[in-house]
Amino acid sequence: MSEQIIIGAMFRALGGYPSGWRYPGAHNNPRGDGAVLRRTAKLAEAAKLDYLFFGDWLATGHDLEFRDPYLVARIDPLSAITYLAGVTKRIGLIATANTTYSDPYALARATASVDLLSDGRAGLNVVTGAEPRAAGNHGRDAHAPNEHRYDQASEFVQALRLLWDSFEDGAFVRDTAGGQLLDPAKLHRADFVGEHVRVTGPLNVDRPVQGHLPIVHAGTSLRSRQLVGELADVALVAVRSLEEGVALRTSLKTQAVTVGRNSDQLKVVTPILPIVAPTVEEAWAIFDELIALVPLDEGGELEGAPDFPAGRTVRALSGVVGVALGPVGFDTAVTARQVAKFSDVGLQLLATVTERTGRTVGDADRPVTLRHLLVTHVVPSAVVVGDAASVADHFQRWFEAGAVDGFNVLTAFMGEQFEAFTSLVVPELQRRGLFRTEYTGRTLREHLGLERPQNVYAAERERQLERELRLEA
Ligand SMILES: Cc1cc2nc3c(=O)[nH]c(=O)nc-3n(C[C@H](O)[C@H](O)[C@H](O)COP(=O)(O)O)c2cc1C
Repeated sequence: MSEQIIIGAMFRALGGYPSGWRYPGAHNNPRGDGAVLRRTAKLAEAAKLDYLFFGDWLATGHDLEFRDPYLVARIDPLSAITYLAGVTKRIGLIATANTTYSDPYALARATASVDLLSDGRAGLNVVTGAEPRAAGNHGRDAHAPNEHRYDQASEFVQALRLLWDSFEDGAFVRDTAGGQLLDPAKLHRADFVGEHVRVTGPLNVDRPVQGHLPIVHAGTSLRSRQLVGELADVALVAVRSLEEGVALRTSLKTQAVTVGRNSDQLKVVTPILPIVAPTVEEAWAIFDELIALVPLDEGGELEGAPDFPAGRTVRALSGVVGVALGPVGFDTAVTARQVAKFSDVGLQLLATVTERTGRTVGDADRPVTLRHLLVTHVVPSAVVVGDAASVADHFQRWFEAGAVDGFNVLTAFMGEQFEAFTSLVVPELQRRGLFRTEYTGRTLREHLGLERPQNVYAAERERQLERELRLEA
């Protein structure tokens, strides 16, 4: 296990909680994302976070407003990290690219360039895509099936690494007197020919500072997990419980070992959405407000919109908890009699509401209402609500149990909640000796405890030399 927790900030300008953009004073105008990006990057670097992380989604639509409003309009992730390479000095910068719809040569160029521009702080999260509309946006007839997408992703990452190795370290001899710039023996074509990916190379960008950018992979299927074991440096996984996290992290690391990798060179991180304030009660109040702002089907004109998600009704909730609840309003308190007949899913929902809000059935001051249950059901975020100590407890418990090597921290809304996380939770983790107080490394690989890979061609030449020496001996 890494000796300290990895902490990255998953940047979502309009907030990581679907109603975050509605919270009083929250950032809610995509036109101003640049300013929020700059401010967040400076705060994140001052807090000594490992990296800023930018997801990607290759389509938009009104339907996203209700589920993932931050996806409706956002700055392209590669543009964001290229820009931040000039605005920051130490923090890592990870962009997401979709291998189903990208070109390996173009992506190798762009990512090697950011790594050189940032002195080795770039990372690449590869996804295969969950958005069928991306196909139309890229001139395809349909979104490829899972198997095809992952076969392509595996070839894509192999081609990327060969392209990044085009120039060996030291390929540029820069002999000004003799007039030789380059040692041609240290410039290599990739000549990669796969079923889905073909590229000749060489790449016309020098080798990245990190050799290869750290490859992150976020996915959910079995093929996704195979890709992690085979090729990823960091796995970004969503799990529902600490126990599930321990099992998955163990399985992914075991998978890496079976393909001959050092399991310590595979890090596992999971998203978390802290809602934090100086006191637990203040954090509860923030979360109460966010819950109240999640649009449910209350019969207004908004709820009648064609893109309004189905299933945000009392009737739908009745189906989830297994008890007829209506027809009543969403702010009706749940009764003990109803709970006695709840399904397992209903009981799990209730336990989650109580854990996050301190509300209990029968408590007149802080009752559990149908709204709390339904919002918890329709918003599947890994929310943790509390003060610095209780949120840090969660980080520490998951880390020390071996469920994760770290977290991708989402922020409910920008920028107050990000400031709260960096000013309250980070110092508490530092006080506990669980997180760095200074950057000791210069590159993203060094922050994450990942070795710098040898150039594949230089390694092959060394092996060839050893074979020849053995023959001579
Ligand atoms: C925590 C997490 C974050 C993800 N972020 C993205 C993203 O930014 N863009 C994307 O296209 N897919 C993202 N994905 C991956 C999609 O969910 C994945 O492509 C989808 O599940 C389909 O892949 P699968 O066939 O492996 O399930 C993410 C997955 C997880 C678990």
